[in-house]
Amino acid sequence: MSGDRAPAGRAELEAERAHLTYAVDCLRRSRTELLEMAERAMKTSDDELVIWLLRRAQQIEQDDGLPLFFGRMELDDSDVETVYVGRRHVGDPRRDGEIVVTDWRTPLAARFYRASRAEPMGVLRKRRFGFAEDGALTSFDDEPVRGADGGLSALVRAEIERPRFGPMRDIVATIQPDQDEIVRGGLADTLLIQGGPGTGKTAVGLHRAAYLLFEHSTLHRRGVLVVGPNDVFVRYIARVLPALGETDVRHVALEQLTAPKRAPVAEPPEVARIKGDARMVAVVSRAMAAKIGAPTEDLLIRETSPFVRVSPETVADLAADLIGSRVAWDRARAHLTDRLVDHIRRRLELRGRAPSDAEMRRVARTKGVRAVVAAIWPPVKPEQVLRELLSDPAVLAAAAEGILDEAERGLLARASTKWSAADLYLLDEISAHLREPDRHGHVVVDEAQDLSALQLRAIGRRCVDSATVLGDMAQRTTPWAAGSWDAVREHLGLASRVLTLSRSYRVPAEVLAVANRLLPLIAPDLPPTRSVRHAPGSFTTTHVPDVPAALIAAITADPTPESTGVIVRDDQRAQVRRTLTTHGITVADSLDDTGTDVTLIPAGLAKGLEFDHVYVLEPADIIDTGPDGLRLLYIALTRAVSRLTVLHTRDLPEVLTA
Ligand SMILES: Nc1ncnc2c1ncn2[C@@H]1O[C@H](COP(=O)(O)OP(=O)(O)OP(=O)(O)O)[C@@H](O)[C@H]1O
Repeated sequence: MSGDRAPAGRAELEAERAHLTYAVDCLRRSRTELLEMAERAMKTSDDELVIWLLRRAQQIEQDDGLPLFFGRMELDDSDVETVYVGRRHVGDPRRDGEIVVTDWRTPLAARFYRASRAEPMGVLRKRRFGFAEDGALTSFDDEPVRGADGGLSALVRAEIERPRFGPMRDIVATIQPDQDEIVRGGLADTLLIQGGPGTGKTAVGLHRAAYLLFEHSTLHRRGVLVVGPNDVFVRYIARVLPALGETDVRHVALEQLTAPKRAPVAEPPEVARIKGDARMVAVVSRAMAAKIGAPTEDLLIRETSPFVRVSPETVADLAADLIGSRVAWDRARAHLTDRLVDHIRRRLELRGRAPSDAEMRRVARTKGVRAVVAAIWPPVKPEQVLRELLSDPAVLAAAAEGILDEAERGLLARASTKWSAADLYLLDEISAHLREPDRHGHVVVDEAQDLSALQLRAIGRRCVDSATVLGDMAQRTTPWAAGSWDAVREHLGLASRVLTLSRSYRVPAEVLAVANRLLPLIAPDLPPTRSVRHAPGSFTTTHVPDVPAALIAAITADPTPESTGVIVRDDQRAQVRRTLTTHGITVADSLDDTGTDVTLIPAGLAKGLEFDHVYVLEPADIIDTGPDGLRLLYIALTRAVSRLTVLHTRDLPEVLTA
């Protein structure tokens, strides 16, 4: 699979290069044609067409630099015998648009990803291509489909093990069959994906978004939203969709989903747990119901002739089914206004009048009508409702009676005047009573095992069509987590099914075997994840008298072009950082910063990240962090692609020595 091929192989490589040159040429010509068409359309001043043509030409330009195809398949049951698969469609404008490269998202291309010995799907042979940094086609690797053993091809393995730097890459060239089934799940399906470390959940969720956008043009209008646990993570994954040609997808960190500008303050976990609990939904409902009022005086409309008088009882009757329903207040106000106007119109008609629509629109805008509607649903701000609820024991007692016990109510009594992360979602729950939030066609949510009932509800009400919800129950580390996929489904409020990814692409078998020993303690119901790769010698533990000194010695003795992550207990980060920098080792605090010797990550922020070589310092200390200590260790142990080195002075936890 390299350049040193036998003559026949070299000739094939040359033929493949020629096809690449041909594809590049076709794409260039298509672009020129689009620009020429845009110029002609400008003359007829068809603005929409001009914009569309220029946009398409620009998209082609953006793709420059990426290889136009990554795979090829030979088929035995189709008109076309050879199909090249790439990131985008390429046609030959000189041959009526004949297909030169097939978009990876088409049903035909699905065979490239799915064909297997059990189900060859008419595919005789798959070929994958390797490229140099400058985009030159340098190698290929053939995978016979019939009779194949289902193992990884050398090129796929090389792609997985390729050193990592900077943000996450797409996996479009090497999506595996178990992943492809999820990527191509229909738009109507909300999928809850349970997957162990490195099974590709994040990658799969993002590729599914790209697939759905390709399949459903309506989704561009409705929008796709990607929600990640924090800013670091969102920045890490934010380049994947643009690399797949999807530049319009909104990415947000969980804390930004509801209220973009607020920076939340910390609060004790026992308080956060109550605030995120599903029982708070009922507490909020009662607090909102307590805000609903009733008109006390007659509504007198003087703008009509004759005047019309409406009694408070009639208004209450007209509003009866809206009060206490889950119709948002702004909509309920609009409904009641319509009903009042209808009522007034009928009264006028009974007196022989035939009021015009314009007259009735004026009635709808009168002070009297507005006041009577506001008497029922007064203008309130979510912040004001929550402040009262948390600071006035009588208000809380009334709303939480029979729902929260006294101790829980005591914990809620607000100390800080600033909002916490859990408060943001209480505010969102309150806002949802007032008005519907902006919604998106599809929402992708990562690290969903950590979400509270209220966070899941906030996400559920932002979905129009469906969601892809990704997580690993073994990596749950928040105090308010819903706890199970059944609970996730219930709080999300969307019909959904759970699918499992059980093959790890990132973590070598030798490392996963160790991490899996923690599973009975942290997630007894989950089956162990199996790795697709062996990397003998990838896991080592070393007992040392001084962990930072040993780390410095190891890094200095082994300067490597690979990305190196150092994971420590959260409160040790500053100390380790100082020690490393004093010894001339450059340290980054996030993946954005790539030019350093190492990236230093506290165990609490390691979730979702990965490095070629990982050092985990003093695992016993990580376990001692608190109730989530074992889970934090599990996460830390599963961040490595190629090597995991554990340095310790204290005794190794038993699970690591077994
Ligand atoms: N089919 C694939 N081809 C190449 N690389 C892959 C493939 N699937 C996954 N990977 C790589 O494996 C790594 C893990 O993927 P990803 O981060 O999506 O996994 P995850 O399940 O979200 O892991 P974690 O739970 O640990 O966050 C990534 O670097 C990803 O690019």
